[in-house]
Amino acid sequence: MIRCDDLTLGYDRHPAVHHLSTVIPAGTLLAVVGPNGAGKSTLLKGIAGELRPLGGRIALDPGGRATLAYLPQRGDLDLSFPVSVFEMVAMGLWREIGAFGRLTAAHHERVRAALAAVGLSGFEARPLGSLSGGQLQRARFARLILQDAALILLDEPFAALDARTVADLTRILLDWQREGRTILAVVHDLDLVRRHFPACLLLAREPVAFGPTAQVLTEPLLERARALSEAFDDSAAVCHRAEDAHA
Ligand SMILES: Nc1ncnc2c1ncn2[C@@H]1O[C@H](COP(=O)(O)OP(=O)(O)OP(=O)(O)O)[C@@H](O)[C@H]1O
Repeated sequence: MIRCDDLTLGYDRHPAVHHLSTVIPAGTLLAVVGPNGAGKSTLLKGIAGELRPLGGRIALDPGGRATLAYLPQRGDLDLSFPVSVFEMVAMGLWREIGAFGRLTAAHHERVRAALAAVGLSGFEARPLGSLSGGQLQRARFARLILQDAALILLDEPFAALDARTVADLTRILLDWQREGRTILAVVHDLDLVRRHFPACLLLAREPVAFGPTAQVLTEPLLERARALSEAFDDSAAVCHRAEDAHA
């Protein structure tokens, strides 16, 4: 479903992810892990099409980006904007109905079902800005449910949430996996990754390991990721291997 060939992603020609070559099969539930600054968010942005590769390429299955949902780290919502929980969650239907389309009774029912699935029944009329952090993340998941995407990219979906919320949202992730969707999630809690994610990509600007979680999250590989990350020169001007590839 996702194929990266010698992919380099970065900002202003400064590489943040180096030379990643990997194939992530459709239906994979993959945790993207690594130290701070390892390039995890950058990789998701690249796959989502928000960042053009500095080198190499990313290929998605036909229709890939058309059926992609991307949940960036929190901060993508303007909470001062006067919008209700119902209205925000209903935005997940925009591909179906267009920006100015009218919601049918069936659409209303689907929004209510998505809210029920994330435990937010009864919150329909609440202003978005009045939700707690955990409730807001539940609402963002409800919107994702309605997007009905084949490929779902989640950037730190469980950060700063209590155990109950993490457990509820993890259940939704596992439902998506059972439905055959491909899911990539940036996760810092390695115990959670070990419990629920069959596959793992360990990044430290470059890929350190990719494969079954038990084989990736080993102490030597984690130590290698830490060492690589600490040794990385953030001010390196350009990616010379990318330069070579373009020469
Ligand atoms: N918009 C940007 N402009 C310039 N540099 C950026 C930008 N976004 C990220 N970077 C840099 O790219 C590198 C990788 O950042 P990224 O956010 O992808 O890491 P991460 O693995 O998601 O980190 P964390 O776990 O801390 O969220 C970092 O050095 C970061 O400072």
